Amino acid sequence: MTLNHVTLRHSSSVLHAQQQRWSIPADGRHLAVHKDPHEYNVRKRYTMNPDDYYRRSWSSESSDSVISSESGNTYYRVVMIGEHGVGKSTLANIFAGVHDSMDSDCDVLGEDTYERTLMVDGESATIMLLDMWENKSEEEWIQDHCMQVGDAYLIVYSITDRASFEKASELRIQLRRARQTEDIPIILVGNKSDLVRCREVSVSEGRACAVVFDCKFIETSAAVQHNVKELFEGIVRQVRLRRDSKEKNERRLAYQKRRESIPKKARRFWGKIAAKNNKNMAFKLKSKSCHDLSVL
Ligand SMILES: Nc1nc2c(ncn2[C@@H]2O[C@H](COP(=O)(O)OP(=O)(O)OP(=O)(O)O)[C@@H](O)[C@H]2O)c(=O)[nH]1
Repeated sequence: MTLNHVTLRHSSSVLHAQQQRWSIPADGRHLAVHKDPHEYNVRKRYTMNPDDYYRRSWSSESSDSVISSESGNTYYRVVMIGEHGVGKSTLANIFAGVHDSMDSDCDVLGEDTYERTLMVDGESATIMLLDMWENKSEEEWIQDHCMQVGDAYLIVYSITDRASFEKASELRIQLRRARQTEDIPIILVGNKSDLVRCREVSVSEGRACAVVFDCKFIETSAAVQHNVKELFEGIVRQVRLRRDSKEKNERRLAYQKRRESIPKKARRFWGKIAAKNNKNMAFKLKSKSCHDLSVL
């Protein structure tokens, strides 16, 4: 499929979304557009006064926030952090279903907070996504809270901005310090992958950084919705891998494998063979698996 233009609605507030036209470089042809929201179950309505939300979300008793409801649905608080302008709000808007292709409803709990229920590996999970990170030093208290309240983190940089990549490393260190004893799922997200001609950070640099900082890695494009669905499903899988029993996770993996397409199965098979033949196997295997958001 050749893509030259994709229309995307974006704004700093979901409620005042406005149309914006994106130009996709001709050599961005390898990027896929995901228009299949079939596994998402979302609602768009106000369920809570934002003040109530902030009280609930930021109180000390709510820090242990992975909650299983009676229906078996689980609730995860995911925090997005990263340098100014890397695309956090745009990713959040896609999550919220602002984009036409994910015509859906979402609970908007405050200007920068969204809630949505996804079906991942046959089980539902509700994500509360927090997009309230501020880089300004006078907003340090927001940064401290963001570092404390997440069950999982998306550290976002732009592949077109090396300074934002360096900032991502700093944030990873800051997060490690703030939550020293915890094994928190983190995905390093290289956004704006559609801007191939402006790339300043290579895929291998992103991957190497994830290996060094012991987190997962994915490149996304909010503009053409490449890998955005995979990102949010991936963060759910990463939390589950840490919180749930081995048996439960093995069942989920079997479920994923049953649904895997033949080309994906073949890629996984050849990946294993290639890694076996490589001398520097341990690093290579880790480096390969940091792309795979369905394993630890
Ligand atoms: N080409 C391209 N542009 C993008 C992409 N994601 C975001 N942008 C653009 O990048 C600019 C910044 O995006 P935002 O979503 O506001 O970035 P942010 O990280 O939320 O920025 P702050 O709110 O200032 O922290 C906007 O003009 C977006 O339209 C992408 O994947 N590709």
